Amino acid sequence: MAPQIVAVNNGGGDYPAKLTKQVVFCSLIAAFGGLMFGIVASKCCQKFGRKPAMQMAAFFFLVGVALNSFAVNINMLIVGRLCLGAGVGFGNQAVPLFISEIAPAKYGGGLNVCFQLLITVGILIANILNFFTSKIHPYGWRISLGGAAVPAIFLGLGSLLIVETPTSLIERGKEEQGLRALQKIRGVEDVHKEYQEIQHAVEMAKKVERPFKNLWRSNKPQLLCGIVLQICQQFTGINVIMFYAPVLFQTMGFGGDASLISAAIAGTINSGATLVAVFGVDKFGRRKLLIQAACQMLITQCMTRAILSTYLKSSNAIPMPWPYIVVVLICLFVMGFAWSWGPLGWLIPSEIFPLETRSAGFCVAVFTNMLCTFIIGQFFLSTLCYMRSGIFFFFAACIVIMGSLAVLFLPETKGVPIDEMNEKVWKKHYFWKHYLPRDDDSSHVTKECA
Ligand SMILES: OC[C@H]1O[C@](O)(CO)[C@@H](O)[C@@H]1O
Repeated sequence: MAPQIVAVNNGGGDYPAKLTKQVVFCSLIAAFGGLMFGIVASKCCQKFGRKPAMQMAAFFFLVGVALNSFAVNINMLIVGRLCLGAGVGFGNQAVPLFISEIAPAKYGGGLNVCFQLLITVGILIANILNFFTSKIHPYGWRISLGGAAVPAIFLGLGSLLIVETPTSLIERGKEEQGLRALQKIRGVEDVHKEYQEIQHAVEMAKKVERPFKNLWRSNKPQLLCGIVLQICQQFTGINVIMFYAPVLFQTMGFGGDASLISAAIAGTINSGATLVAVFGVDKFGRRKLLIQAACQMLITQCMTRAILSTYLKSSNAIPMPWPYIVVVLICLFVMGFAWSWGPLGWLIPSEIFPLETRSAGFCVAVFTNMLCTFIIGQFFLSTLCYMRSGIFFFFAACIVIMGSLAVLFLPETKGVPIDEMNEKVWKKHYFWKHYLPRDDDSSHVTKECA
């Protein structure tokens, strides 16, 4: 995730002006790469395991970093961004799955949120790095882009140290290793009950011939919730803030440095508030956080729009103290996102699917996320020219819709073991239970098993 920010923030800095548009395009190429490689990553996760998928992510990141930081022409930047996107595709697929499969149910939510926490830390470090490298001419941007090698090396080395998930080992016929891995991660010898549950889930999964096809047939509720959550996460407008915060702050009259500092403050709040989710998600539950944050984000979006539209009409800069108030509002917006839709957009899709469609279902969710990131990044600037500050109303309307959807349709999954979701959550939900196949309907399994 972080590299997207690196390139965009450098867009107006060291590159010649005529390249700026191409640089923004380059940054979106990463989202496109993530989109394309997400499907390959899903297959890799299933066939070879979560660990090799992480190693692939690290490999693609390093190739992308090398191409980008030593780029001598735009084509190297484009191919480099594509590789970074592939890394994002593999990482986004493997890491949340890995975490949800090794985490005990009690702490599953909090541990999973660490994924988003590290994304936000990455963004923050990238913003701070940009602040300093923007002063190093003429190759500061090369250092910025090269900085992405550090997390890639951590990911690569880290993936050599971890154990493969018991689920993935058992799924690939390595029962003995799966048992040992489970004993190792739980730290006890007696893991019989959990081992049997995983084995049962794997047996059920093996009966399913085509997981992608089965998604719609057997897991409509989970699929719809997974997709809609990702659309909602991106249509909060978070990446407008993440990608363009320095530009927005400059428009309000802050100088270049002040704008980057304000963006770094928003980034710090992003990471800090994600910590609230790490501890809060298994305590308050998913729904409460999502609904509370929707209200907070709605109010801050509307107030930002009101201030911008009042003052930007009459002059090019906003009089004091309004720019500071806008910074505070944006920080409150980011805060709301960071303890709710940001992390839960990943957590919920990683825990709601049964094993047989988990990797495929999560793949569709990741695909949707990257697609929406791409769409928003691609169209934001032209939409901004057309709608001006009205763009904040557009996102406010999206937040009203997503808040309502969460109230009406999203079941609570707090504390439910990942392999018991179907029985305990979906089959009991007032609305979704009508959209699950009946227990006697075996059309979704292979002929020989049916
Ligand atoms: O923290 C903000 C970041 O989080 C994401 O939504 C991913 O979960 C990114 O698209 C965004 O840049």
